[in-house]
Amino acid sequence: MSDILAYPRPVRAPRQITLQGLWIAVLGLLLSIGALGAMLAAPLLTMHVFDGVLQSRNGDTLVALAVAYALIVLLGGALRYLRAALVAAATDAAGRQLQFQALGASVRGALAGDRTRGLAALRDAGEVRRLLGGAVASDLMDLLMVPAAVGLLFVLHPYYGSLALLGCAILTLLGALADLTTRKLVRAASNEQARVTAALTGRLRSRDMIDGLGMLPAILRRWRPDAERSIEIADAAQRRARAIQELATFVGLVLQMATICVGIWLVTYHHATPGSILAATMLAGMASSPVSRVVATWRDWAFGVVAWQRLSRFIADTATPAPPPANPSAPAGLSVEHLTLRTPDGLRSLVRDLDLSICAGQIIGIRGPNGVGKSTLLRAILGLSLPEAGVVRLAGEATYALPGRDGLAVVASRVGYLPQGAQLLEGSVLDNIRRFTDAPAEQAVAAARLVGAHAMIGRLSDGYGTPAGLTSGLSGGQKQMVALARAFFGTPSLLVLDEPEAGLDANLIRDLRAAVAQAQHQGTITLLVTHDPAGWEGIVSGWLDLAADGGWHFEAVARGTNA
Ligand SMILES: Nc1ncnc2c1ncn2[C@@H]1O[C@H](COP(=O)(O)OP(=O)(O)OP(=O)(O)O)[C@@H](O)[C@H]1O
Repeated sequence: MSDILAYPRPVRAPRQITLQGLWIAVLGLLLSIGALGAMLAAPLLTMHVFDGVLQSRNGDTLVALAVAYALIVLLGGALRYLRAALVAAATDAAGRQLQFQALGASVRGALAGDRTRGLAALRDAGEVRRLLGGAVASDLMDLLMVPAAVGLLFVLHPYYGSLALLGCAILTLLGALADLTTRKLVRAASNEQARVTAALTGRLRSRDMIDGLGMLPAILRRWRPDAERSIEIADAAQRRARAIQELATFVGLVLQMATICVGIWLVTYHHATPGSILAATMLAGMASSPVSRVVATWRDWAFGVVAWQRLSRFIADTATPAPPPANPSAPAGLSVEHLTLRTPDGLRSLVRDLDLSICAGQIIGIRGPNGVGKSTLLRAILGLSLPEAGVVRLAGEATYALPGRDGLAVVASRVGYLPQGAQLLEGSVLDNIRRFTDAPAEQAVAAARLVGAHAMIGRLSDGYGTPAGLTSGLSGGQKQMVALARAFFGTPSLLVLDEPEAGLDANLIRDLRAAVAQAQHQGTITLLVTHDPAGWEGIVSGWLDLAADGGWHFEAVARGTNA
């Protein structure tokens, strides 16, 4: 029982620092230091040319210094290029991984009944990828330049150093001010944008219904004030960020002018050489520009960070829960142990403490009034949603662990599922039946024959190559038949059918019942929800009745099923 009590407990998505990531960081740092050295050498050489060569008027020295200057600048450029390539490769890989994680989380979120947050997560992943793909990592590495340039300025003269230090401190304060004054606004704007877009996407999903009932103008009218509010908040954050950005540019200019003035004063009183003015101006620019760049792109950073935090939360919320350990002594069939379910929003209790043990080859019919929790029970049995308590095992293994183990191939070979409303995906009829695998077409045809869909598919414009999915021209009943063939594909050991007769004519319902009976002979366990129990009499091995108060009653009909 202890594993049942401990289950389910969501685990957080692991955050690992890989050896490869560490190598990339070290290499990026070394390249940055190399480029930094080359860039810092340039002002010093300039100073040397100005002070030494102009006074001595030695042409050979000038040529040698010019060549050295060119080499240093080339070396700095090459190192920066290499660093940019390395950073781009690393951030591209990280961005792709993040996109895949977001996609996985979106699918898990959708399975748990939350599609809109999944769509927002995909957009957030795009935002973070855009940020990573920009100059963010390079800008961060360029911050190394600040202490190095300020240090050199102190070597030239403490006045130069102090001035640069003051300038950088003011720029950093401006960055902090930007963060303080707009952080809340940026967070609110980003969250509001995500919410408004998700709400509209959710409402626009049922295209036919919206068009059919002429609801589009009303939906857009409702959406508009929310959208305008979110744009207003984003604009306010933008205005503040821009003002601070302008101020940062101004501080950078003042720093350069002040450096020249201090230089002239130092030269006048023989504390420094004229060349030092040039070198100091260049170094002051090098010290302040990385800080200015970070302040200038701060708004992108802030939006990216909010998107990243929201995405991390979503990934953690939808992380695959730690499965309970396999139970080798559990019966070979399907066992439902102390299963308690709630509605997806967690507000209402549905089935309570359900215990069932179903052997291979048994067919269990599930009955109950609308909204009692039949579909929710099927989804929990398949491991698609988390129960409040309890566990469902197929051959000793928690069904919740199935999708996470070997990818979907494991589930595809063991489970057949017909959800309510068919839910075909964009792709051909053949692709849908064979679940987008490369399985031989004959297997898909066999499944279609079994459920009586083969003749109907043959009459379609392009047979098995006919497009299915939302935009297809298949009728509701045709979609249901393709979805049934998909459920029966590959002789699953567990077949879960949610109102399989929906939309089928009398002949097809007869074929369906024959298919279920045939699967029974192959040892398949079938669970089916039906509102027409009379039609399944003589086929089912037992009935599970669900009551509105969470109670349940199991009645074996044939070949004794233990409850
Ligand atoms: N996304 C959701 N958020 C909140 N409650 C939900 C959600 N989806 C379903 N429910 C509630 O969960 C309960 C069980 O739904 P479920 O679809 O399992 O019922 P059902 O017995 O299959 O109904 P029907 O026979 O009408 O198909 C219902 O009362 C429904 O209102």
